[in-house]
Amino acid sequence: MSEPIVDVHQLRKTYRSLSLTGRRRIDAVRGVSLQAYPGEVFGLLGPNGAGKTTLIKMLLGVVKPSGGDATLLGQPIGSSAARSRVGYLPESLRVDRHHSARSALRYYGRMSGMTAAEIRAQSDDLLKLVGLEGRDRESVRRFSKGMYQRLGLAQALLHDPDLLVLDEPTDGLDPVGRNEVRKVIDRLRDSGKTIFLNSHILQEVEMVCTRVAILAKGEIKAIGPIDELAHRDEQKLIVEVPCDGPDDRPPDWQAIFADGEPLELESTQVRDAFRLTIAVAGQDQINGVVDRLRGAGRSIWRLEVRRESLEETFMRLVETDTVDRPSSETDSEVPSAVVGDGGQQ
Ligand SMILES: Nc1ncnc2c1ncn2[C@@H]1O[C@H](COP(=O)(O)OP(=O)(O)OP(=O)(O)O)[C@@H](O)[C@H]1O
Repeated sequence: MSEPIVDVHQLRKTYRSLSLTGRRRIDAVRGVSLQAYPGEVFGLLGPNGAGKTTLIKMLLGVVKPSGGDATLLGQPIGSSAARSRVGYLPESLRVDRHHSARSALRYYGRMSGMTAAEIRAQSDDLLKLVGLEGRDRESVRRFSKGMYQRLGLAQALLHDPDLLVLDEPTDGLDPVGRNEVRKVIDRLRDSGKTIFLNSHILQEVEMVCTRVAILAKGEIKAIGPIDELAHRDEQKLIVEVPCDGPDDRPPDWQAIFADGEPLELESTQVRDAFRLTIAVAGQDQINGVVDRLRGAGRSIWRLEVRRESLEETFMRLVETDTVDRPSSETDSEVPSAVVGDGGQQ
């Protein structure tokens, strides 16, 4: 496998601050390790307060880690060599309202040290890529949130970075805006860019990401391709077999399935059918259930195999972890409101 573009080992961040009740310590990121490889769209998924933005800010060198280490494109995080090859779209990009898309790109290009000719050479292609060609000389005042966000993507791509870091790229957008941004991300993925994005919108992540890490309370709860995060061994088979009306008594299902392993099953009656929900471990077991029902002379009206959705995986992994409970300390020798960051937050 090729070298990781994002390589994180045991990264930690503890914020310390003073409040009326004493010194507060928040372990925002607690020993996170992950790798993202060339050409991946890697999604960092987690509820509010999970530590996603803190992790991204550490990768970008904006927040100083309390421990652990990480590299971007083989360069230590925070180094100018790493920063120069990364494009960043912050959660809320601010573009002065007097700008047009084109003049905003000129402004951001100049800020990152590009020449006027370099900016011109990139702008046409980028405006086309993000679907703003033809609207590029209008004031951004007239832009929808989706257009604004696509301008943000063009800004992040201006210096042709190898890695694109997107902080909640579709947050606050309507379905049309989300779809437009998604299309740009798809195009970027097809062009081979590596993208590291963070989101708390499951459907978003499910649609655009090739691999995902689920973060809760500063810890990675699961990591892998979306298909593999769901419990494969916890498939549910839903079978409906007809019955003789609402007063029909259910048969002894375990007796029907007796020559196999006892099955973990629930039976309910839905109008004129019994609905069985059976935990199954694979295709052989599904075949066995069908064979035995047919052997017992039962018709099958409906058969559905359900695997855990990303939403169910997410809830299973984070539901006890969504409430942020910062620990308190009573140390009174705290010299400033925020300490331990070497001046960076
Ligand atoms: N500068 C800071 N000082 C003190 N605590 C902070 C600071 N920044 C973040 N935190 C705390 O760290 C924890 C993680 O915050 P972070 O913003 O990284 O989470 P997040 O997953 O990005 O959440 P959201 O989806 O709401 O943006 C939270 O408890 C937050 O209150």
